Amino acid sequence: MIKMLMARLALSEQGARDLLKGVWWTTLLDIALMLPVVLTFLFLDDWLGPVLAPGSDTAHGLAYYSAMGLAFMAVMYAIAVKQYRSTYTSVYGESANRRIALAEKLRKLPLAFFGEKNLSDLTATIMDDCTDLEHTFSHSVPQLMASLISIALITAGLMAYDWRLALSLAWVVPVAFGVLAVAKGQMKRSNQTNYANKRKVSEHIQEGLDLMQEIKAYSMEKAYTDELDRKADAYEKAMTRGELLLGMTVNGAQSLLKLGLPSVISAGAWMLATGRTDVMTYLMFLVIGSRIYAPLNEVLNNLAVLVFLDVRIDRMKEMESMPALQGSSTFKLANFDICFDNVTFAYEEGKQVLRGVSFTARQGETTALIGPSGGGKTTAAKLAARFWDPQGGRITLGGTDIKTVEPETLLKHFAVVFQDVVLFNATVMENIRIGRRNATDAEVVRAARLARCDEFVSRLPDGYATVIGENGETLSGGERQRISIARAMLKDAPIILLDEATASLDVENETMIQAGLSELVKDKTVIIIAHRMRTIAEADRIVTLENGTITENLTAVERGKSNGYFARMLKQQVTDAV
Ligand SMILES: Nc1ncnc2c1ncn2[C@@H]1O[C@H](COP(=O)(O)OP(=O)(O)OP(=O)(O)O)[C@@H](O)[C@H]1O
Repeated sequence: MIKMLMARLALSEQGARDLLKGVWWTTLLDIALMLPVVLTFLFLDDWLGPVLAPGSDTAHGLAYYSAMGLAFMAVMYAIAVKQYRSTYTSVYGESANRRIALAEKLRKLPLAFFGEKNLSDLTATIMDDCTDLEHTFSHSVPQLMASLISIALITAGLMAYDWRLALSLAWVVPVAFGVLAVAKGQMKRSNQTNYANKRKVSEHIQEGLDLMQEIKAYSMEKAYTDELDRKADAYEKAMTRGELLLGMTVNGAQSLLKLGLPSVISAGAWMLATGRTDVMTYLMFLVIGSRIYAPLNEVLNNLAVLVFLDVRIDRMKEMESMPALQGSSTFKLANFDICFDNVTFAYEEGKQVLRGVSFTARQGETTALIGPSGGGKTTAAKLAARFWDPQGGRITLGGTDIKTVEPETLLKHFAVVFQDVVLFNATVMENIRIGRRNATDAEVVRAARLARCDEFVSRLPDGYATVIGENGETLSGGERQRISIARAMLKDAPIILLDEATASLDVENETMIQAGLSELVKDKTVIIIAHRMRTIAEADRIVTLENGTITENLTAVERGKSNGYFARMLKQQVTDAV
């Protein structure tokens, strides 16, 4: 049972156990809620006795029934408290663990996952799906299971008492569930359509917020809002259709359940009239019939979340089953040479980005990756840091295949500056300290000076304590890049990847920063990607990547003999300078 629940509802073992515990207490509560009915029945039995059988007397007075009523209330209260604790507390615990597990999983997924996945869908899975599952597992699932169990138990008890009246009361349950089963497929499809439409609207809004500058600059406001209207309309229509279907199904099933009472009234009246039952049994069935389906009716009001449960669980399972990048967190390195051995890689099937790439970036040397735009330079640098795994060949670090190294452990050896700098909405100091969490303020300031941040930071209102806005929006491109370089300098890792790290800087600043970088790169493995001759002038090795293949691999001595891309680049820049 536990295993079945774990597989079916994507629960942990503890979660499945807690759910069962919740179901048990909810069943008990459903049965306990019948206690007032039992009390009413006992009272009627006792007090109607003298009316039905003249000469007999009532057994107990009002005080007795009041005391019994209070005792029943105390029992119901105690069970309700226990049920609340067992269901809600454990569900929220499971939900917290689920979110943490998802976050852990995300940390270990290859970047390819984030490229393929729609980010707003991902956010929805983590936030909305978790919240909805939390709600469904705390309210609807235990209540549904408990209602079915308590109805089955009570019906079994009634059957033993009088099977004919019990049947006349219980036949409505399978019929109501038949209606639900018929409509379930349709509702699921309608739910999926609704979700897809909702996602289109939220993506469009998100895109609008991201591209507000472009929308205004190219006067696209009308086109943008027209498209948003169209998507919102489609969502509204699908939603209305879905609500109609849901309403018809829920009301249909609830009306069928309501037929249980008239059914038992008529069957009981006939049996009473024909002497097949007595008044007290008839009364008991009437009183129970008025209460028995109340919990199930409650569950039907939440039918939509139950129908959509499968879809949410499938999405959760899809994320949980994504193959994470594995590897050992302890490994021995002979040195920090990075060696590409016949590496092939494609982001999408059939679109080869790297084809049989082989070169070595040695420790103590600066290796420049050059080549035309789209040639695969950034891809190669990211593969070296195991942002993705290559499909063919292998990449080694100090003789160890990086596929066998846990990505986070591997990245501890890398300091990376990419073209697309990402900054946090925090102070300059905090943004630089990301390079090394335990760095002192003095160490941060030293790195900032080497990266030429000092000059613009001194102009900020609070210096290093100035908050720089979302992704550093209050800074220029060059200033953002300098913060990113300062981070790398602070990290002081044995391998440095610089992807167009100084592209947004003017000549003067680039020259100064390069002086700082040359201090940083001593004895390290440096891979530098640049389009400007000046940036790679000091490189020990030039590797040219054109259309995913290596067309040149030149040492400092050999570069003069180039008659390929490097020679053309050199010539072009000389011409430009003139
Ligand atoms: N995340 C991605 N998903 C799919 N394709 C990608 C992705 N990143 C890059 N590409 C494609 O891979 C190819 C190589 O890109 P890459 O960024 O490695 O080239 P590059 O040589 O660094 O270019 P540039 O000099 O313009 O930065 C390009 O055709 C690019 O469109």
